[in-house]
Amino acid sequence: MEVRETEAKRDDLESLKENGGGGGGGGRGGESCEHGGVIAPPTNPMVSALLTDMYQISMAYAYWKVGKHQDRAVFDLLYRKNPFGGEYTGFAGLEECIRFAANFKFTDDDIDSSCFMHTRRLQRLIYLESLHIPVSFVELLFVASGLANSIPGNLSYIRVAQLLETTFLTMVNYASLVASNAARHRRVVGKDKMLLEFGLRRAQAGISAWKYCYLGGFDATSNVDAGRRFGIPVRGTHSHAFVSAFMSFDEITERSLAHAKGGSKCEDFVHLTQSWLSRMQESPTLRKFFHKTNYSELAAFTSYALAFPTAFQALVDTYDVMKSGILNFCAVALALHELGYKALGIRLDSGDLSYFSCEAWRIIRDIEKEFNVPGFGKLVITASNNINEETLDALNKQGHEIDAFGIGTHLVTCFSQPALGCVYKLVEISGQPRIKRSEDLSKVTIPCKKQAFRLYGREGVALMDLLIGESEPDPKALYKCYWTNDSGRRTPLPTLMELRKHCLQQLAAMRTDHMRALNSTPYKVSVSGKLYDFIHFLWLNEAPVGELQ
Ligand SMILES: Nc1ncnc2c1ncn2[C@@H]1O[C@H](COP(=O)(O)OP(=O)(O)OP(=O)(O)O)[C@@H](O)[C@H]1O
Ligand SMILES: O=P(O)(O)OC[C@H]1O[C@H](OP(=O)(O)OP(=O)(O)O)[C@H](O)[C@@H]1O
Ligand SMILES: O=C(O)c1cccnc1
Ligand SMILES: [Mg+2]
Repeated sequence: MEVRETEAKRDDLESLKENGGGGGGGGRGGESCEHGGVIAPPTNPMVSALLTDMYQISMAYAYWKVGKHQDRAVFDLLYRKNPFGGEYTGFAGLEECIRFAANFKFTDDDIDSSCFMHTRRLQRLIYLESLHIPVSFVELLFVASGLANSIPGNLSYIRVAQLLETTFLTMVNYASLVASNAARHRRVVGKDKMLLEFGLRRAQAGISAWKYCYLGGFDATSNVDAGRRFGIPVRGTHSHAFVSAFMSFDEITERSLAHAKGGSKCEDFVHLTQSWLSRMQESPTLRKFFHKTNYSELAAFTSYALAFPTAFQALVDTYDVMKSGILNFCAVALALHELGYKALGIRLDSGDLSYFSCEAWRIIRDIEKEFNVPGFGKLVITASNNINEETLDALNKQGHEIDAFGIGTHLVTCFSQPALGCVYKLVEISGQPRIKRSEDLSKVTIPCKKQAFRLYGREGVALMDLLIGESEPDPKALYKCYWTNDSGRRTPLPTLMELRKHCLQQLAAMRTDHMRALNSTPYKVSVSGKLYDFIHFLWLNEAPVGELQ
């Protein structure tokens, strides 16, 4: 019996995923990066060539000044420590980097608006003076970067590759951090629960959180623009304001509701909900719960049901969850049921979420039996209120009846670790390997252009990642090359849905001890023997003091 009930709830959850709540509906499927062979600019219009640290421009100038600006450079973009005390990171942000690189140029406007002057000549002089850079160099940046799409290899010249560092890092660091955060929440909650991203009101970050939370395993967002822009399903309930806005039944002037299957019409749905509340109050099993339900709350729920009879959800904690919210919700849900509709569920936004979800579920089941309304109990219980990974874990341990979690603050602000430390390091120039020495071994760079591979065991579990030199023979590739400026190679980028599937598959293939939240086993990343010997050789070569004999 328990199993069947759970399955019934699962079915209903699926229908919530498909149909949405009061504000449901998916988007138009996301914007494509490439149109007719032309790669679109970054999604965020604030991303321009000037969105960088000044020292990049200073270095690019210095390379040019000494005639080194056309040296071919290879940089590694890497992080040294996984976030949130874990042993994995979801890499995200590549598409934005490709959009940026493919369209990289200093526009007239970039240069003009840098100095707020009226004539361009004067602007440039003032701008350059403030940066200690001569006019001729900015002319060069301006012209050469403008040709980035037409001069093969331009981006790999050190002066341009250097200019990309900060912008690449800003586009990868937060994206990867928030995708990893989402993946961690997904992992704790399990794959059957629905996760709703509610973070728009709390986010410091521009427009990227929603995309990467979805990629990391969330099912939907409350942000309507994310639905339009990326095709992420949009879901929502209503807020406390809607409940507080009603004071009495008199405020409801339009009271009729058609029967779900057509035909007869209920002329006074308000009266119908009131009469169901009275019937509940008189029932021997439910009488014990009744003390003083709040009528203005019932007026609010009734109004919401009149607006959304096929997708009625109610926030039940404005006054008192047990004494009012759940009972009022059930009265409206029973009235809807009488007219052939099926209510969607409730949202809990305060108090002990484990206790209230179990109690709510118990009352709902009692009602199903008491009034002989089979299927009435197939309701979705959504919980929100400052939820994070630890809360999800605690709730799992305590037991609960929650089907969907709305998570905002802790998800999008990455509350438990606000930044990921991705860096961008030179590893090769003009075909020569470069190494950055450090007393801190984790900060030593691995020289040369490399390839990375993920090695799987027989059971399909990831064993380790392997780095080898570019010219060493391939095992099976972990990452694909999607875009190069010089060869014009353009593999179509996966869609957000494909990326999300890939992300979840990769996480599922990890050994559980790498994934656990506390004291996880480090996941190994190795280099080939040849690359190791080479690092060692360079390390000694670049050492200021030779080995003791
Ligand atoms: N069973 C539970 N186990 C662990 N944490 C829980 C449980 N239920 C709720 N929480 C968390 O405990 C915190 C309770 O929040 P808080 O102390 O602000 O109380 P509140 O119920 O929100 O109060 P208010 O009625 O003022 O909104 C939230 O972060 C919530 O996610
Ligand atoms: O708690 P989060 O994980 O950030 O999820 C988003 C929160 O936003 C809403 O609250 P609202 O802004 O209305 O404020 P309140 O519930 O704290 O009063 C909603 O009720 C959630 O509690
Ligand atoms: O739709 C909701 O319930 C919602 C949306 C944003 C923030 N909190 C709740
Ligand atoms: Mg809240």
